[in-house]
Amino acid sequence: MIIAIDGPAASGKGTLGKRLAEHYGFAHLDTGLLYRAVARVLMDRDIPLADQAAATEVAQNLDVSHLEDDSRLRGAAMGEAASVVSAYQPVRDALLAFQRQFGVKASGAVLDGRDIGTVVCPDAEVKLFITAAPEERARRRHRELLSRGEQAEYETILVDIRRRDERDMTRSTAPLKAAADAVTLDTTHLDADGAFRAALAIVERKRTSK
Ligand SMILES: Nc1ncnc2c1ncn2[C@@H]1O[C@H](COP(=O)(O)OP(=O)(O)OP(=O)(O)O)[C@@H](O)[C@H]1O
Ligand SMILES: Nc1ccn([C@@H]2O[C@H](COP(=O)(O)O)[C@@H](O)[C@H]2O)c(=O)n1
Repeated sequence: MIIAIDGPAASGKGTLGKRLAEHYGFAHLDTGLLYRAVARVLMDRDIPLADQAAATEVAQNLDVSHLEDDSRLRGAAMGEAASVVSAYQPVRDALLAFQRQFGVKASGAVLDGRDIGTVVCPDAEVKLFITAAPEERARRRHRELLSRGEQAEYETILVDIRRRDERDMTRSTAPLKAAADAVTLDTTHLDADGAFRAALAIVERKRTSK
């Protein structure tokens, strides 16, 4: 079974994806890390993010083996940079096969991102679109950054989140949107446990109705 999770920045996709994967014993792929890794290689090499040819070459040769362990990928600046390179169609093309194979290889998999239900795994058995009010998402990210000892201002995070969502939703290739057959879960008033319980109920309903 494949569970596809999409949604805007800091909505809790990754947290849910990880918990659902643990619950079912499935593999989990946070696909945002792929785009973050492409951006990081460009930045490490002082290559402008606007250089689409270089971004494509990096994506085609990306080492995907240690993405989960790389804390440098998690910062706000890398999220913003990832959003720039992810708008390039050839970059997306280069990363597509790996994501699809991940879903197929495992006996069960959870993938989270922006286009999982629409492009990467259009036949996924379960599709969730996780959302929350931008102010709540900014509060969550603010708390997260402070707990990691990073400098962070709530207002700046809110502006960044809104800009990133806008770019992700309006790009011409694989824009962020709910698949027609996705179930939308608004977690604005749910804590992480409540969101997990609600998501689990949706997955179970889908599983048993098949
Ligand atoms: N329902 C919730 N209530 C409160 N905090 C939450 C909830 N879900 C997740 N969080 C926290 O919010 C932060 C963002 O969550 P997470 O990283 O899972 O979001 P995301 O959608 O994967 O983000 P991104 O798209 O930027 O990768 C984390 O610190 C996480 O612990
Ligand atoms: N399937 C995906 C996943 C991510 N992106 C882009 O990467 C940025 C960073 O993603 P995070 O989930 O780690 O925050 C995101 O803003 C998107 O631009 C994507 O396009 N498709």
